[in-house]
Amino acid sequence: MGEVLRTEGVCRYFGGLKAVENVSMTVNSGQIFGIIGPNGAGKTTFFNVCSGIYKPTKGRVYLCGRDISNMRPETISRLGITRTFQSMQLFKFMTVLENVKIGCHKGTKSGIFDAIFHTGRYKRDEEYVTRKSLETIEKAGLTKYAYTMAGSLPYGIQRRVEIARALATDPEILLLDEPAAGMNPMETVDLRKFVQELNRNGQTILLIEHDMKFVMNCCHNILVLNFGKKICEGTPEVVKKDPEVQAAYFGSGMIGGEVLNHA
Ligand SMILES: Nc1ncnc2c1ncn2[C@@H]1O[C@H](COP(=O)(O)OP(=O)(O)OP(=O)(O)O)[C@@H](O)[C@H]1O
Repeated sequence: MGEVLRTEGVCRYFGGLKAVENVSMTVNSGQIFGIIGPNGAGKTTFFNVCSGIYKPTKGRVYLCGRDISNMRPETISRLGITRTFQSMQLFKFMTVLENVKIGCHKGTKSGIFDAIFHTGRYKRDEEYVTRKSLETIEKAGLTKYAYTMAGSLPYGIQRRVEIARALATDPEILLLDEPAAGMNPMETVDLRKFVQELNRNGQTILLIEHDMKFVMNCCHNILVLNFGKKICEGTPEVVKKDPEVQAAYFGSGMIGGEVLNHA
């Protein structure tokens, strides 16, 4: 079980504000790894450093042992980190297949010239992209929706389409930013099963999630941030019992403390 993503002393400052301070963690191959913490703890900022949207002010990020700290997001994505965003990023007036094809196109070489003149390379890429996208759609259990307009699907299914699009490039690690946000309890359970199934099929996953039940029920390992710093890293059992974690959630006045106990 080798390491897929590792950070070493990652810091990210915004002027005088230390949004992320000295965070080290290791995500191993085959894990579902969760990042939790009260509002403003630095989760999104840390995620953005891992996917290259922000450069670390200090510290390093490694993907499969390779230093990606100063690489551009497109390069990092090509090397194997794909992510979804907190808010839905689907093209609502395009079909599920067309949406997934967009994710898949990121891995092909043909450009505008090839597309306009329908070169051999373009045709080969198109065939590959369609085949690969349909395969991914099948793996995501979305075959019956392949030709349906994305915007007309229930919210939970749209989320799945978004994840399928991210999967189309066969990433080394899939980053999910609050996948259960805005979902009802039934949709959340469905999504958790879906994430677990992807993981059983070998996908390594890193996710941020506020829904404590979701995190505690599916993550193998959890990193807890508070005021930009790591306060705990371990299995759900370890995290739940950790006094500093409990204090952080109760202290924040969030329902988190309560949820932590019931998760
Ligand atoms: N681009 C930015 N410029 C300045 N400050 C920022 C920026 N992005 C985040 N911050 C600050 O950094 C801190 C951490 O924010 P971040 O969004 O990473 O936390 P979070 O744990 O994801 O919060 P939430 O759970 O509310 O999404 C906050 O104080 C936030 O105001």
